Amino acid sequence: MDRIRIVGGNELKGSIPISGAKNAALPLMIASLLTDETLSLENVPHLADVEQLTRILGNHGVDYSVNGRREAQNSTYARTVNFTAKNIVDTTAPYELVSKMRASFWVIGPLLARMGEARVSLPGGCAIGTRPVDLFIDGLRALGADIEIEQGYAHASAPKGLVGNRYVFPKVSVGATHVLMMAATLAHGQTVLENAAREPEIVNLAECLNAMGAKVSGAGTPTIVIDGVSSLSGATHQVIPDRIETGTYAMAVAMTGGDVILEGARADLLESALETIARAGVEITPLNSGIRVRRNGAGIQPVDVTTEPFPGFPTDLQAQFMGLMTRANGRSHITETIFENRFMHVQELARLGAKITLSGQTAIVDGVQKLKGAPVMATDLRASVSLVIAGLAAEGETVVNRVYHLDRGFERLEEKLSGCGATIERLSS
Ligand SMILES: CC(=O)N[C@H]1[C@@H](OP(=O)(O)OP(=O)(O)OC[C@H]2O[C@@H](n3ccc(=O)[nH]c3=O)[C@H](O)[C@@H]2O)O[C@H](CO)[C@@H](O)[C@@H]1O
Ligand SMILES: C=C(OP(=O)(O)O)C(=O)O
Repeated sequence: MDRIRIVGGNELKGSIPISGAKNAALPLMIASLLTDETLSLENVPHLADVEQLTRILGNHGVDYSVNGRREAQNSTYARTVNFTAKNIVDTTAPYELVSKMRASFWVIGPLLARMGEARVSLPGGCAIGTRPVDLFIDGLRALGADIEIEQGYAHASAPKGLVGNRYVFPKVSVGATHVLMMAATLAHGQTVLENAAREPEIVNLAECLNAMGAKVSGAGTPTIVIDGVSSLSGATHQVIPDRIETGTYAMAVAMTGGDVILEGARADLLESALETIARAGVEITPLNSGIRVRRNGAGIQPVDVTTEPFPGFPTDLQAQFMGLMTRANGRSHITETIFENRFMHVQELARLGAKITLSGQTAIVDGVQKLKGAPVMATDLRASVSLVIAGLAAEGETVVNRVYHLDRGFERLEEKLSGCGATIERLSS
């Protein structure tokens, strides 16, 4: 199993290319199930989750082809991947494939909308909470689907097609918003989704669906209106830059000091996180080509933060921010409101000398003068990268085990960081 070895203490200087967003690419890929024409997605990141979803889609009969091209300027891969679901050959998404990744459950919406049936295993994904699927089930039932949960599978059917309706999400859910929005594009009549998620990835998907001929309005606000159409066509659409990767590298620079341009990043996708990082004493400058992050000399100031649905501070940056706060000049409070078990990085950060205590859903972090390298174990995707951030500032060697978590969501992490002066390498075994 691969490991990442870091020797801490170097400032980061230079530029880091920001990849396409994992959490935008996945629902966009799933949208290819809605049409028998080709959906071409530009800027698709090369990640384990993308590969896994490609396998899942392949099982349903989706063909794909990749036009990789190397960008001379910043040496990033901006892949265009074509997905064609000419015929859906199987409406079952089996446990062996779906259990590895949460988002694979989302095929239930397009399969049901296009084929009138779907049999999808209950999902897996990061073990950061119980992560039920009740909102998906309730919402699809509101659109007229019959759904039974049996032997670990959701069996859904709507032989005469889905029917538009008003559905009020009792809780904001990114995944359930993606799924209901996709399903409603092919329903008879109008669907109104209230208390919908407002994440940029929802807007990215809505724009793609509209390019395919759907009639979706209001994405990015709490009310999304979808007027069903009888069929969708192919389209070409671009995956937005990864705001979580952007925030992660901004925090890495905040941690080590230095001056880095995050190439291709969009500040408007993560204003709340950038504002929080700036309050910690870091200079953040949006540029036409990306975002410049700089911390020279001054220490890290403690900042309290609470995770919230967009436009609030994202839960997917909570672990990384905690990594940063371990070196702050004082005490900070970090409150997690989205997932009930997303503090698994606390005990690993403690191995590096961090002082963190938990009080319910709040972590109280007392900044320390010095972290010291140690072997640590990644427990989930964002937790893993918080250990990398801490390792970059720790004295001596840190080895992060279970790197497969990182490979789910960070494209060529060690190459991007070593390109800016970090001592970091992958140890293959
Ligand atoms: C692939 C992807 O895009 N994953 C992101 C997505 O996950 P995901 O879409 O799974 O997260 P949700 O927004 O659905 O989850 C938010 C909260 O709602 C709860 N819930 C959700 C659905 C449901 O049927 N019932 C229910 O109770 C969840 O347990 C959680 O407590 O949004 C999360 C919140 O921004 C991010 O951390 C994940 O990185
Ligand atoms: C939690 C995440 O992913 P998933 O929803 O696929 O588990 C994540 O991207 O941080």
